Amino acid sequence: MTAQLAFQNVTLGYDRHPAVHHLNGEIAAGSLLAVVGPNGAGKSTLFRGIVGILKPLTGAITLGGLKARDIAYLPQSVDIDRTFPISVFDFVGTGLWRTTGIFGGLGKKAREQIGQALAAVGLNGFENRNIGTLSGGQMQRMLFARVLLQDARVIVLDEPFNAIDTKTSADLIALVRHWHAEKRTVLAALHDMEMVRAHFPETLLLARGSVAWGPTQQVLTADNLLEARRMCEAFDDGAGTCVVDPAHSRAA
Ligand SMILES: Nc1ncnc2c1ncn2[C@@H]1O[C@H](COP(=O)(O)OP(=O)(O)OP(=O)(O)O)[C@@H](O)[C@H]1O
Repeated sequence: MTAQLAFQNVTLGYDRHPAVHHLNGEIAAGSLLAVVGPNGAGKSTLFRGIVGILKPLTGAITLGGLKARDIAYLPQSVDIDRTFPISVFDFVGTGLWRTTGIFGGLGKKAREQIGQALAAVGLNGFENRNIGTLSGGQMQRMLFARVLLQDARVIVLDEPFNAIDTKTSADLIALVRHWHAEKRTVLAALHDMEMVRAHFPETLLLARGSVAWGPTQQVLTADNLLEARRMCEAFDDGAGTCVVDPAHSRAA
């Protein structure tokens, strides 16, 4: 197995209060992995660590030769400032920053690529709309269009199917499966266990630490889900600070 992502005793947190504890394990290149767990289990925190927004308090995350900026990241839509005055076209175009640069203009090819990405998610005709005018489902489609443009080997999706209708979910899960077929590594934080069982071969069940990690059917047992709930309820958010070892503390 070639590891695309590896966690070595990773603890992540805020203001030095740990939120994800002592995670060890590897994600093989080409995996399609669901990350599940109760509210507050640490799924978003783990993703922020993977994409380099949060630096581990202890331990290390290695990215199999990639840099954090090479990962395509779809944040929870609540983390997007919808009041920011930007059009759908320009927002999706930020997916090309790695190639165009932040201040680079968008050439003909880039504009065509943006148009194709918008068409692929069913947002033809939305180019000039301000992002603040989109419905929840249209917003998710737009975020997927940006991920499409990034053309990344690793894709991290934080609750990509929350509060969207069945048709939008089906369209977007088809894109996820397409990325998997292209042998990209895809991680998604999800709450819908039926969707996880139907589409995700592997699952990490998180409750501040790993409760179970492996083939989905073996992970999503009633006992494991109960244990995850118990662990989250028992967790003390004011828990003591982890000892920081600067030599081992880095997001690769
Ligand atoms: N920016 C922050 N500052 C301080 N604490 C935070 C911050 N973000 C998250 N936390 C805390 O870290 C813990 C894990 O939160 P996180 O958002 O990672 O969980 P989650 O599994 O993604 O939850 P949900 O399913 O509700 O989205 C929670 O106790 C949360 O309050």
